[in-house]
Amino acid sequence: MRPVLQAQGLRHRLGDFRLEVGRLEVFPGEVLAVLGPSGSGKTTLLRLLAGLLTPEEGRVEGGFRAYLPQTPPVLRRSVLENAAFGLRLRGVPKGEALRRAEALLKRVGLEAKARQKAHLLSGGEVVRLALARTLLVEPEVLLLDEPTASLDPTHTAKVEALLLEAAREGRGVVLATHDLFQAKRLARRVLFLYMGRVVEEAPAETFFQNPKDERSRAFLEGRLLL
Ligand SMILES: Nc1ncnc2c1ncn2[C@@H]1O[C@H](COP(=O)(O)OP(=O)(O)OP(=O)(O)O)[C@@H](O)[C@H]1O
Repeated sequence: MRPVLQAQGLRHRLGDFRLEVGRLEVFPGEVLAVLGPSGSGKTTLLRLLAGLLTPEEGRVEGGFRAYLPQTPPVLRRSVLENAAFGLRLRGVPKGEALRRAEALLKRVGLEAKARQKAHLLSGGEVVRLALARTLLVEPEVLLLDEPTASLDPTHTAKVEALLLEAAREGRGVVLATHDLFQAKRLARRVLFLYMGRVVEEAPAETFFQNPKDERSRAFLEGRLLL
């Protein structure tokens, strides 16, 4: 099966921090969880994969990618207009864009806020709005940075269902998360980062049940610091 995203020989420096990733592939229909302690380079990796950072060395190739940052920006417009924004940019007629956006807002539990100004939303609501906006443009690869960190359990479940559905539709989903239970629920594979290096890459079941690297074991047991 052809990957929807591949990276080779990535090297990038941010201040004292160095990220090095030899080879990474994301396949259609899978959720790849990117795990690692705070500061291990998950966001940096996602930004490189999204094309928002240009690596000093190496290359990233793949299809249409959408990146959902930890704190997504919103326009000073209504929630509905924000959700429809990506479609409008792609030339979808206004009526159709708004109709599709409204349907997706319902799925993220924001239908009651559709006419409210988006900048008045709570942090968790903004993330759900941004996820709706991201899903609407039907990317081949979703790059998600801790999308449920500020969500309550009910909305977390809704978002997880949408991510699994996106994978079932054949998209590649790359999910940076600190929620190990979430990674167990969703991921087919795990990439474990430590100090900017991939320490272990394994099927999720193997990683959680029988991690090969001592640092992976320490991380899973809650005793690994950077
Ligand atoms: N623009 C920058 N200049 C200098 N250092 C940076 C910059 N951006 C990030 N860093 C550093 O790079 C390292 C990796 O950051 P990154 O945000 O990728 O980690 P992370 O694994 O996503 O962390 P968290 O789980 O806390 O979100 C951190 O030590 C961070 O302080």
